[in-house]
Amino acid sequence: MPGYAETVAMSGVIAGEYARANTNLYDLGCSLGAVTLAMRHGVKAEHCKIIGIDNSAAMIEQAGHYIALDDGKVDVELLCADITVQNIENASVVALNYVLQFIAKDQRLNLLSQIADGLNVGGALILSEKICFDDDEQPLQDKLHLDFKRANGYSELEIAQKRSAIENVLIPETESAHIARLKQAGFGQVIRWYQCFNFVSYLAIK
Ligand SMILES: C[S@@+](CC[C@H](N)C(=O)[O-])C[C@H]1O[C@@H](n2cnc3c(N)ncnc32)[C@H](O)[C@@H]1O
Repeated sequence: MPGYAETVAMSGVIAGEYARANTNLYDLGCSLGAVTLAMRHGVKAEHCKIIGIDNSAAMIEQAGHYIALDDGKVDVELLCADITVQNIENASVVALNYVLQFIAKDQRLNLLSQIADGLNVGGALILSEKICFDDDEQPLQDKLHLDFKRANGYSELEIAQKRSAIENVLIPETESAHIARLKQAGFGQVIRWYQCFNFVSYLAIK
């Protein structure tokens, strides 16, 4: 996806800025653990623990192999669990990268509120999402995303198959909807620190 590599790498940089000693960092919907590893190498504070959670057993198993091969010193725990019912506690950093878009709309506020509750004051949420736009901007963003896929070697068939696979599963929302909900969930400052076409990443501070 456009901007994915930068989002992963900068999640490590942001973790370095916000991680506090003796706290937990969470990578919610961690998939293969790319952000878990980036945070592991970005953390400078002592005695931190990173908890990566995904409800796909295959993802967690593969992530475990990558973590085992990695030489980072920060403790990592991987859990196969549903992030919508998982307790977040004593957190200084939470990453939710390209996952909220797959959670049912009516559960999104509840999840973000649980994250805000589990973050210590001054803690940070990194929220990365595919978003949608007003009618005048949407066609241009769609075109650029399509150009990105073609430039990265996807065939027209692959593009069509991917579109139908995520239709009705990935439900994007506008930036104003995201920011309003983050505030409602209990976050103070919210900034968009990154955007690449229709993929954005926000930093929300409790
Ligand atoms: C697009 S991937 C996320 C990529 C990953 N965060 C990264 O930056 O590399 C979405 C992941 O969220 C996981 N997921 C979706 N809903 C979930 C839920 N309710 N609980 C836990 N994991 C979930 C999926 O299994 C999938 O691995």
